[in-house]
Amino acid sequence: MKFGGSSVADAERLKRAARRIVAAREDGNRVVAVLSARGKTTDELVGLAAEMSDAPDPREMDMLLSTGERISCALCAMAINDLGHRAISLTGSQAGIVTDTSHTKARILDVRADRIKTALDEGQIVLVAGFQGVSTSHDVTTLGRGGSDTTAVALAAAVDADVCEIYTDVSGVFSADPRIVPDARKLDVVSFEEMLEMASSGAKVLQLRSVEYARNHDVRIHCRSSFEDVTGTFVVGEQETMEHPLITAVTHSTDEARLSLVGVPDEIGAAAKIFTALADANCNVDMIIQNEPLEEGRKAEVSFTVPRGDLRVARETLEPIAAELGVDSIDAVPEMGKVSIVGAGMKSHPGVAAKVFQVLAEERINIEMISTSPIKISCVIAADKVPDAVRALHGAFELGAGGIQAEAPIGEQAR
Ligand SMILES: Nc1ncnc2c1ncn2[C@@H]1O[C@H](COP(=O)(O)OP(=O)(O)O)[C@@H](O)[C@H]1O
Ligand SMILES: N[C@@H](CC(=O)OP(=O)(O)O)C(=O)O
Repeated sequence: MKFGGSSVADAERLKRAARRIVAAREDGNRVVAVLSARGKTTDELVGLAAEMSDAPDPREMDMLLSTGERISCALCAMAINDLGHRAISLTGSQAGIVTDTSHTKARILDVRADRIKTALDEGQIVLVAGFQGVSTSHDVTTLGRGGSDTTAVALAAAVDADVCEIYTDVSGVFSADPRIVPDARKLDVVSFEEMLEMASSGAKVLQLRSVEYARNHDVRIHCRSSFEDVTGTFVVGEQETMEHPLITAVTHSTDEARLSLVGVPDEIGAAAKIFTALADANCNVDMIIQNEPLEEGRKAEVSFTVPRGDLRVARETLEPIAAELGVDSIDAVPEMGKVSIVGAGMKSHPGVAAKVFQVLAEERINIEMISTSPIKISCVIAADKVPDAVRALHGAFELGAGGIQAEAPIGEQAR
């Protein structure tokens, strides 16, 4: 059972989470619960670091950021003990979560769950601080924003749990962010394939890595409300998903930034140099566009997007490379957004991209970059146009609570 920041934001909510955990135990389950930091705690810790330094040391950042989750777990253990059950809180390190050494974005390498299993065998409820681990160099690491979801899925895999329940402030995964589209529809079941595309394009209800981990280890996720006891959304393997709508969801992100290298010499290896440097700096590059100059000797333009938080590092990384390659200039636009539509059914259905572009044109929204996968179409647009774009696409594809869903099996839609 994983409780997100909004589900443990204050004493009352934390006590509610404690009661929920105890109820699961009293139903005869052995329970491992992963808790996030309370409310906006992690943002506040990031703010404290910014007051100290423009470029905080990543190792020290992890020492700082990992504290929020420890507070939640210790407090929750106290509440559970008062309810007459025995609980033990553990840091990520104590819980055996071993990661690589990539501070602030570490990846889980191994979960040594012996201590958790022993505590469960002793009848205890185990509370694990989310979003953190210990590196192979014995330092505290964090797993990237939203990383408690990944902690939960990794522990579910390690203890061979029946299900990984992700408790949050909405009642499941919706056809769009319900905060932007009030008539968004709750989805009963989503395949890993679709959820991966949704998470990677901004549906922060589940962290991308948690979905990758769940797919790789075949962990069943049940994403549900921490405030009401109703069934939420199951994220499961393709074979368990019954319906294959043409479009499943509209997703968005407003924290993109675009970098353009203007005047890149048209020579073999230029792109490799640029993107290897960005990879070494751990910058998460999303969309990439490069045009091939039509005439001999002309220069190319390479544009790509990164999360806004990676912009400074990306720019600093590229400056020496650009000088070395003889690039004319680097242009940065920090306020970009992205809107995407996701649906396994679009694989075999022509005209979806055309409809997306038409809808955005009717809204007078300029598309700056486009990328596609077999089941996703993404458009980079101005960040302030994102809510209008999401609502327009959600309406045009009739995804709302009363909407029409095409339910032909994959591969059998009209071509
Ligand atoms: N397609 C979607 N379905 C459900 N929630 C979404 C979707 N897209 C974005 N969200 C947002 O994700 C939020 C939950 O994620 P998050 O704030 O990280 O929760 P937690 O603190 O529980 O981890 C919701 O409040 C909702 O606004
Ligand atoms: N507290 C961390 C980790 C996390 O997973 O949080 P949440 O479950 O509230 O998204 C963050 O804010 O990124």
